[in-house]
Amino acid sequence: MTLPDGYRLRPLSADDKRAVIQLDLWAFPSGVDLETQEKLPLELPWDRFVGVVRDEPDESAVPLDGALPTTELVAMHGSYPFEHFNVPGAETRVSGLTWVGVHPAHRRRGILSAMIDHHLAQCRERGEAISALFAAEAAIYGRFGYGLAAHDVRLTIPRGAKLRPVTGSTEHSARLEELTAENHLELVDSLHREAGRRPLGVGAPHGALLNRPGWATRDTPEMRRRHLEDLPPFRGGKETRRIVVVERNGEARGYATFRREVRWEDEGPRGTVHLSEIVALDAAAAHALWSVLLDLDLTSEVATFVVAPDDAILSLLVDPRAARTKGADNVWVRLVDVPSALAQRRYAADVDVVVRVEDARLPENTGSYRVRAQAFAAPSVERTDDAADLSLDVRELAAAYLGGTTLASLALAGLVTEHTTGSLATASAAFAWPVQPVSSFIF
Ligand SMILES: CC(=O)SCCNC(=O)CCNC(=O)[C@H](O)C(C)(C)COP(=O)(O)OP(=O)(O)OC[C@H]1O[C@@H](n2cnc3c(N)ncnc32)[C@H](O)[C@@H]1OP(=O)(O)O
Repeated sequence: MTLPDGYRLRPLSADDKRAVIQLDLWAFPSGVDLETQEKLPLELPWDRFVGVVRDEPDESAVPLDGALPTTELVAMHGSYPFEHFNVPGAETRVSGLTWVGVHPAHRRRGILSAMIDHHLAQCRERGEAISALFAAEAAIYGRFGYGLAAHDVRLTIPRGAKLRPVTGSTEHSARLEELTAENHLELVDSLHREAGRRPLGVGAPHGALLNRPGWATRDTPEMRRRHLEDLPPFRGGKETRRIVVVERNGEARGYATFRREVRWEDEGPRGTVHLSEIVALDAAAAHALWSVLLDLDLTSEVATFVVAPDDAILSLLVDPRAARTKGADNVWVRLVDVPSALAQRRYAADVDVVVRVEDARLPENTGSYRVRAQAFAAPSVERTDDAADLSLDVRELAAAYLGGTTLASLALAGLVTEHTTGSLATASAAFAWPVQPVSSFIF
């Protein structure tokens, strides 16, 4: 789709920083003012930002004719250059769509639709077969072929909740420190990457990673630094950010970043430990971290940010009902180049299936593909004229792509059609993945 009349795309540069932040504050209302936001470094390189501008006659110019028009930035989008994004069994390059905003005075006239088409074209040019995003509002992106590929849970767990024992957990020591980029950037980055690649500490057959799909990694120095930034206006009245690091035999095995907030009530102090990110390399480290978090003085509960639906804590709680659980949509995925994306992941069971895909927005993807693979080995994916075993829209294929939403669950909603008996069962098992997808941070 092209932009409506009067609007045009324009690359953005460092000179546009103030206009970009100003527009962002129109799109996403915030209590933190323009001047403060402007001081923060942006975590995206400028060549990953695209603006939409509108040229207007300069009404204040005298005489009017011959005056240069004024140009206003009215919309923008950007994308993270993820180099090591986890897909089932492998890592790949993914474009992380972000900073999408249209000024309220220019909305609902097709600007977002045109920006999405531009973004998808850019992905193709850059050889990024997959686009991923977090949706500000969950109803926006399905129409563009994005499928809901990962869910997360947000837990509130009472202080002192009992945990089932894990061998080796008591062999950890814990360091509690103020979180700073100087002291923790490398530790956080290396543990975060390793936990995404090998959350269970083991691999899969055929050299596949038994990884956590959807796990976005902070692949540029700016992203790593921005993640640890802790400016007072963004604290929302809570304390500075802290980190607990658990070590075994002198080696860091996990960390959790958090802030405490204490309310002094008539009954006494009632504090909340607001968890930002918890990362552990094995069950013993997870147990050691939770043992610290669930026993901090003056607090009465731990509230997580996003954790995976199969996070260790859900199996460790002696009384799982003690945790209040809310579910939310996590990563949305768009397959920009269907055969390339299907070939970049691994499959959890032997499979030989012809899948018919419809893609109204990117018609070059429409067609039938034979996906053939041995469990966990590299697959072969070919376009074919053979009769389809299954058919579905590209949005549904994207929802199943990270292995967290089964093809069978989509078929329950009438979104996948089986043409060959048995193909739904085998394809559903193959497209699923042993570890649930999630991104530990919102991008
Ligand atoms: C990955 C991210 O960055 S997520 C952040 C997205 N940004 C925001 O939420 C900030 C505030 N909102 C905005 O900036 C804008 O309203 C946007 C970006 C959501 C939409 O931009 P617009 O230019 O108004 O969208 P556009 O006119 O192209 O609409 C395209 C379609 O999406 C629909 N749509 C747009 N916004 C929404 C929404 N919030 N919820 C549901 N549907 C929506 C429109 O109705 C339209 O539907 P149609 O094709 O059936 O007619």
